[in-house]
Amino acid sequence: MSADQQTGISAARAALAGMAAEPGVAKPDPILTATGVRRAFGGLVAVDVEHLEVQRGSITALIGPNGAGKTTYFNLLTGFDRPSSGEWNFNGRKANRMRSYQVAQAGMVRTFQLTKALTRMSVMDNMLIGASSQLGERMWAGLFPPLWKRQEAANREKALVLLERFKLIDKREHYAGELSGGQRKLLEMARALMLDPKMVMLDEPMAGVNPALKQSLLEHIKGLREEGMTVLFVEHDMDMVHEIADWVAVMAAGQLITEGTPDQISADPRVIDAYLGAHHDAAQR
Ligand SMILES: Nc1ncnc2c1ncn2[C@@H]1O[C@H](COP(=O)(O)OP(=O)(O)OP(=O)(O)O)[C@@H](O)[C@H]1O
Repeated sequence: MSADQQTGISAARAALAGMAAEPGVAKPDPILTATGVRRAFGGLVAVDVEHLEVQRGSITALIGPNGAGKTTYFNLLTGFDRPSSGEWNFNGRKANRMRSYQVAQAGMVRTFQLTKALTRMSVMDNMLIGASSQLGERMWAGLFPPLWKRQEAANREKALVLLERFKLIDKREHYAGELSGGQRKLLEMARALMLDPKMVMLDEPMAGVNPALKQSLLEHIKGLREEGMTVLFVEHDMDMVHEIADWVAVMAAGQLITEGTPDQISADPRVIDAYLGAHHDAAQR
């Protein structure tokens, strides 16, 4: 066991210690580097992030008030939306012209909330869809049936292992809609892992999760980092951010306003302003 493991500090947190807490700061070993990413909807500039680097092997939180542009930024980076301008590299490859399934194949996989259609499918079928949907339908249609069958058998095997790990194995034939809020989040995470990602993007992993399951979800997320994955997650729950994030990036009104360790961020008056605005000042007086 390394000294860092003994003290409970992740290698990523140690690598990021002492870095300047400023937007766009360069990281020692970035897996994702994005520059000039901008997205406007008509006259509204939803995202305008000059530069962001995500450290390989870290758990990085993306926080900010409602409407800050976090989900739009996620959608852009993962190829589910197109930017007005911007370039980014993922794991050494230019990714801004890739389609969503190509981004997933390159190793950057995002979770999706269970849509209505998915709640009407079994947990196992959700897992199997996880293996195929982000890879692109055309690719599947082009495969020969024997190859496809072999692939499906391998996918089932993989799904069973993941369902066991996420304690959903007994639910595999149940409709996904029967799962509790926390179990849905576990399924979303398990489904993303069907694609063997290098980086997992989690959109509000704690939303709608009861306190009893929160700790288990936190441990699962730390487990991804222990396996060498990078995690970028959007979250409003600051307790969770404090507990697991190595690094925090803060967005407000489409822009990256600051970055830093959880301690640096929670003491930053700009962050307090962005979240609480004038109410906070009033409360202090
Ligand atoms: N498809 C769209 N068409 C028009 N406006 C959009 C679209 N998607 C997002 N927006 C707008 O872009 C801005 C950023 O939205 P976004 O959902 O990315 O914010 P967010 O930080 O994820 O917020 P939340 O924390 O509430 O999920 C908002 O003003 C939103 O209304």
